[in-house]
Amino acid sequence: LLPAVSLWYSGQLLNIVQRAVDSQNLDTKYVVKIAAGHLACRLGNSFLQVSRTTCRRHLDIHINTHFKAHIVHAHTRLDCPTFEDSAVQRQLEEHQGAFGFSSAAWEGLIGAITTLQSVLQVVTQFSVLVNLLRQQKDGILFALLTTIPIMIQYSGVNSSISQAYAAVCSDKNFVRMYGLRDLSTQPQHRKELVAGDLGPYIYKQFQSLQKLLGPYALSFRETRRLYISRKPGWMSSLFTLCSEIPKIVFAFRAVHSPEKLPVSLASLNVIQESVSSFTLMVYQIYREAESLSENLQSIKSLYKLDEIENRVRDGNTHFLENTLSLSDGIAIEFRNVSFKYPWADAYALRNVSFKIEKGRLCVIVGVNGSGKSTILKLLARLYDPTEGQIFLDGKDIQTLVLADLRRSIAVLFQDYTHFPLSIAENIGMGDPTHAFDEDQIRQAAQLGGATEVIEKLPEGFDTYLQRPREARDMFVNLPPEMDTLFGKKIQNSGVKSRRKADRSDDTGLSGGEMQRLALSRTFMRTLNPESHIGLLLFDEPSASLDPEAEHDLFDRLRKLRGSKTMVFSSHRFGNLTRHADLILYIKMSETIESGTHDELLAKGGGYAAMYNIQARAFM
Ligand SMILES: Nc1ncnc2c1ncn2[C@@H]1O[C@H](COP(=O)(O)OP(=O)(O)OP(=O)(O)O)[C@@H](O)[C@H]1O
Repeated sequence: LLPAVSLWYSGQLLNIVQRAVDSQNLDTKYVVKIAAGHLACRLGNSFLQVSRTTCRRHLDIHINTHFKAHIVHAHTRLDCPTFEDSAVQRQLEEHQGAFGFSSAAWEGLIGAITTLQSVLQVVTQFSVLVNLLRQQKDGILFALLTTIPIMIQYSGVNSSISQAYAAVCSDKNFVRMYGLRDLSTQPQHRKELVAGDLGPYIYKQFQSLQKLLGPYALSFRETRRLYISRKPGWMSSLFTLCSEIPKIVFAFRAVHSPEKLPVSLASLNVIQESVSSFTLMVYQIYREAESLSENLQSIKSLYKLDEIENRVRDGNTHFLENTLSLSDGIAIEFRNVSFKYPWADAYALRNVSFKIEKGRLCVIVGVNGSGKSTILKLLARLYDPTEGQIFLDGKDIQTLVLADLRRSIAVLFQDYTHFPLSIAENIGMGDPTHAFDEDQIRQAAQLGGATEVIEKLPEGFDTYLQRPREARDMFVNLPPEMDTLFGKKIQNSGVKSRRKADRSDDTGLSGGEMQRLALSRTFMRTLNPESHIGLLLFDEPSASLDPEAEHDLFDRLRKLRGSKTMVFSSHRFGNLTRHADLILYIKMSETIESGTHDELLAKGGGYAAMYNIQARAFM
């Protein structure tokens, strides 16, 4: 309201001068009062302007942080079929705008507040202005002339001004925070996030890092937007010139037709000032109203993310009551299970039935696409069967508390991923409750056969296999002759340099070395003496390993297993199939044969045929 009150005081001052000229009499006390009020308004206004900038920055950081955490939470709670739903993906993508995560919602909130404020100012100023203009000759002409420079200034607002900037990130907490965010949002990690029940850990760690970093939790792009303002360009010089137009026009009119001059020349300044501020407000409202409804919609949809229902419903039967019995393994039964992936037409499994006793070692074999991995995914309850039922220790898997189920299973998927975090945390997240236990992490790396691989990397366990998007170095539009900055080599010109920077993060590990790291994470899950793992699932764990590494791995796995149930999926015969208590041979999504290696060979069916093809190569 201050600009309007200030305007009213200006009008009063003007009236006093006019009345004094007419009556040759001045009420000094009244003049002092009005002048003091006017000055106080001006001071108040300046104070508010400064406070507004400071408050807005703090508020910006807080709201941004809040929304970012909200979005990470919204992502981490989603299960696989829900996350893969294209409608849900569209909903999530809406909140990954160009200026970082929370932009749309934050812009919406600020937009709504500013618009409201502008509307209030315009209404009050308009009434004061109309009053003022009515009392002045030529007031309307002068008002029109005053709006021209404002229009020029704002029509140039969108013109692109090229800037040079550089960002190099070395803060470990910052890199880790954005690594956790990427882990929660990138689809390739979803299976491991859900199966390892990593959601709560990620959200908690993300929030504590945000708290630790405070205002520095903002990404570089967000910081740049908040702190670096545009430099005035040639447009601002034009604006300065144009703002003199009204006075020049009136000077000419004073010379040519003095009788048309306004009563008081003092009024010119007041009118110019009020019209400027009025036009500015109207223009601001016009610009903000354009995106307001869109932005408000975006805030609404941000909160709607919390309402997305997971397709895999939680059960209420506790599974971890008798943890002692879990160490003897978990019995599995598939009863007439058929399964179609949510968006597929064909069945991945058709009417599959089998039983695996507690503590057995089972190997599922079959050709590509026969459904081996799908069986493991259903056991981790990443999806629910389309038809039929799965029982664990005689209990329907759908009635079990999901967190309990996930805590009792360790799984290594065939298409495992590496998280955009340090190697230590990549392994540590096998068991989020001990994610920072260095001894256990080293032990897990040893069991996974990854120690040598890690030690040869310059940063060892602190190495990032892939740096999070927001923590990559950025050098944009720097002078061509400049070739180093902050001690780093510069690759000039924006986007291209970012791609190159990505590649430099690539540590160049081989497929087998990557697989050893993934295995270490699975071992990590089983190391803690209080862990309740009763079932170990491995999908082609040795696909990328050399024969010696494979032999060692199976040795370690057998020792680790104790009496737990272990299920493998494999194409290879030998080590595994020979020691298996049960082999399931599946073909075209159906279980065809089951039994031990010798029994299935004696049967002379599909399994025997597949075995003979591989064995013949060595005869
Ligand atoms: N996410 C998915 N969406 C749709 N269809 C899928 C998905 N994952 C697998 N399938 C399909 O389900 C079927 C069974 O796949 P699955 O991965 O279980 O086979 P597999 O026996 O493990 O194969 P491989 O030996 O190649 O690992 C295949 O036809 C496959 O194309």
